[in-house]
Amino acid sequence: MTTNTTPTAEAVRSPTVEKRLAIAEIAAPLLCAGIMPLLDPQAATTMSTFLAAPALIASANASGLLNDRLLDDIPGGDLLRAHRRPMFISAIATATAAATATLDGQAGIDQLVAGWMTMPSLPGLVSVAWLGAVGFVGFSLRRVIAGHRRPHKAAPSAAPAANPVDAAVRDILHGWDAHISGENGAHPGQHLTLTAHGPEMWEGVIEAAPGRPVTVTGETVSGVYRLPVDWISITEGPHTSSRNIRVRTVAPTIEEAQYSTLEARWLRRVAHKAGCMPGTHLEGAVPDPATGGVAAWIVADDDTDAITVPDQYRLAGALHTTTLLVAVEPTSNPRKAKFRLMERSPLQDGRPLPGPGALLANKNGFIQLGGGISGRPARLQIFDPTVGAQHILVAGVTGSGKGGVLQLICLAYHVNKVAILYADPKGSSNPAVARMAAYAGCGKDGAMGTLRLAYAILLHRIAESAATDAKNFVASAERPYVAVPLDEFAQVLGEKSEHMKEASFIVAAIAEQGRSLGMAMVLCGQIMNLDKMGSDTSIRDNIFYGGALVLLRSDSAQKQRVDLPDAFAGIDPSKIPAFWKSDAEESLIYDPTVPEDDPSRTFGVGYTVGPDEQAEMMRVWIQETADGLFDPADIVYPADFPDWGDREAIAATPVGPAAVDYDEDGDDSMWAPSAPVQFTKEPTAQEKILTVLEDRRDPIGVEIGYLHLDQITQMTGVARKTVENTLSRLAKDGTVVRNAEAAGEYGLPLPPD
Ligand SMILES: Nc1ncnc2c1ncn2[C@@H]1O[C@H](COP(=O)(O)OP(=O)(O)OP(=O)(O)O)[C@@H](O)[C@H]1O
Repeated sequence: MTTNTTPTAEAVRSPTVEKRLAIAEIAAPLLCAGIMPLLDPQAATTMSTFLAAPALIASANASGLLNDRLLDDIPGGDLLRAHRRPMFISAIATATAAATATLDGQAGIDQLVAGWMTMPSLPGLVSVAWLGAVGFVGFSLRRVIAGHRRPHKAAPSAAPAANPVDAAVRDILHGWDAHISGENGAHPGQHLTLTAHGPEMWEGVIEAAPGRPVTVTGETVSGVYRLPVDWISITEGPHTSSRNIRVRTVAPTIEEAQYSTLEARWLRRVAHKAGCMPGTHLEGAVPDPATGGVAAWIVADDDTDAITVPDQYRLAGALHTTTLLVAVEPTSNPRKAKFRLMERSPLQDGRPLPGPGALLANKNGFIQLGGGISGRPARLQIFDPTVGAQHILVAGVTGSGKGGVLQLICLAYHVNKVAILYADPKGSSNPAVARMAAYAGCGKDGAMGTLRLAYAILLHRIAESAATDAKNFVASAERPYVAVPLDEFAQVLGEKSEHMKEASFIVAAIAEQGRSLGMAMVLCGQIMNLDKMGSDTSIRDNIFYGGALVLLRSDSAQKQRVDLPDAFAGIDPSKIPAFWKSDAEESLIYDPTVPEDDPSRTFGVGYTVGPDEQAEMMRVWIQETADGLFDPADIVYPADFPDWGDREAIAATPVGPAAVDYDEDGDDSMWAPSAPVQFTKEPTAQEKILTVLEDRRDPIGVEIGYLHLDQITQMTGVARKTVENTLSRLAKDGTVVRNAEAAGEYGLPLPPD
């Protein structure tokens, strides 16, 4: 976008300042003649000496000793240049009056003022000359005093100033003076200095009295110049008693309108102090063909350290749009983020799954689950070749598309040769997944069966890796990754579940130990109080904070239940509407004819985050059913598990806390692990972090012992992302404190005195 302005040859100031100077020039000789004879000789001499300084400046200015370059650089230089002649003559007349009063007192002044009556005579000639000089100053400045014209001359070095520009500049300044900065204006004393002017817009600086803020608003300027308010932008100025102003004077082209009005709207509605992104502005707006809207950079103002990720809901409200049509994507530069204001969301139609091959994982275990709003692939890690399996949480309310996501994830497991053990407490939630699974348990008891089988495989792998002293898990056809999707997890993990203790025990065990043994938990359901799932925090730490998340539309209570990891900053999945309809279309009255699976539902829309990326709104592939996309003859089994033949017996044998009750019943006909393994509970990520910080604690409690994130990661052996997320959560609840002087350092707070 071009600005279409050129800097004015000189910063053009408000007529009020010039009017005051003109009054001073006219009044100086008269005041001098009136006051000086009343002073005692000593004071009169002092005053004459004092008056020599302005007289000298006026003489130097009139004789051209003050060149244009100097005048351009000094404050008020433009006025000195414009007032060369009247100022000089005023100085001579003032000096004459001062000298006469000092030498001859009142008699001399009387002669100066009334000597013309004695004509022809020498005093009469002097009197006529003095009165003529005073009259000339008044005459030459009459228009300035009347507020109609200013005797401004452009600097000779400046581009030739065409008269229409002068006239336009004058109109702008007079309009400002009369209606804004003048005594009867809307903001008295808030003067405008024009810095650039062109046929399509002008720019300037508004200055208030020292220490006072500028309060002129776009609305006031719009009213004064009769221009739409969207054409006016007022931004932070060079100091706190100033603001920059930019005013379009002709209608922008359609393209420009889209951008410049957006930039102005941003400043007015989003970037102000109480707005949702204060201290920011938009740059480089371009049309976004994918959305029919605009994409731009959000940039921090000079006096803002970093942009804050806004609440999507507030931002959508500020820009008068919906949460589905606005997107902010942070970048690795804390001062910049990508912004998109859409006419139509590219997610609305969704993209059909190109085929099962599209779900093949890359070498780091990432699959493409769908497409992001920016057009980037929405990626999800299903395993990590360096650290093992990856736990996953798919969260969302009924109808948000969890089932669809789980189906896609399981299809990805299938094509990537991962064995699936499916637990479906509700029964028939996802028949296609059940058909892809090596083992599927339906209903609550069936789901517990799957979990017990998974636990048996875990125990086997623990024993095996202890025996072989294996460190990293390497997947193979003989020892594949095993994924344990638990659908509607609250059905067995929730507080009301009769299986809660046993299910929590198994899920926590897989969450803690499974990763390095190639076993992943996939929880699917509504986010509930993760702290309350099981007896410890391992599910929350290892799956929610340490795993991969797919957050679909949630209910509004979600935010209170759990702090989202940092990569999801500013995101509130409860603000994803159920339908694509805009507010304008939304009916007040419930329409029972809208079917549940209406194609305009937002199923599959949510957020996921790739490695070191920020969460972006995305939609998973559109694929009604995975049936027909997998090969039933190619289902992977955990071939390394020697007791697979006993799987039904294993599934029927309670374990962990439930095993105690069961043994008391005395029925020992069921399966028992072939090599009994003592399952020792690993400390959670949080416990490990707190232990290393405790060790670092100052024994005498005088100073906080800080450790850097990198050190904590190294000392605990916990994944860095988990360390970051856990520390940020602990810092929020006050369990740890951040070092204000060194970024990335944490310690335990000092004990109270
Ligand atoms: N990826 C997808 N592709 C095509 N259609 C989908 C997809 N995901 C969901 N749907 C459609 O949306 C409907 C609701 O989705 P789904 O059953 O997956 O939601 P849910 O969150 O699992 O709900 P519930 O908890 O009630 O089972 C499905 O019946 C299906 O028609």
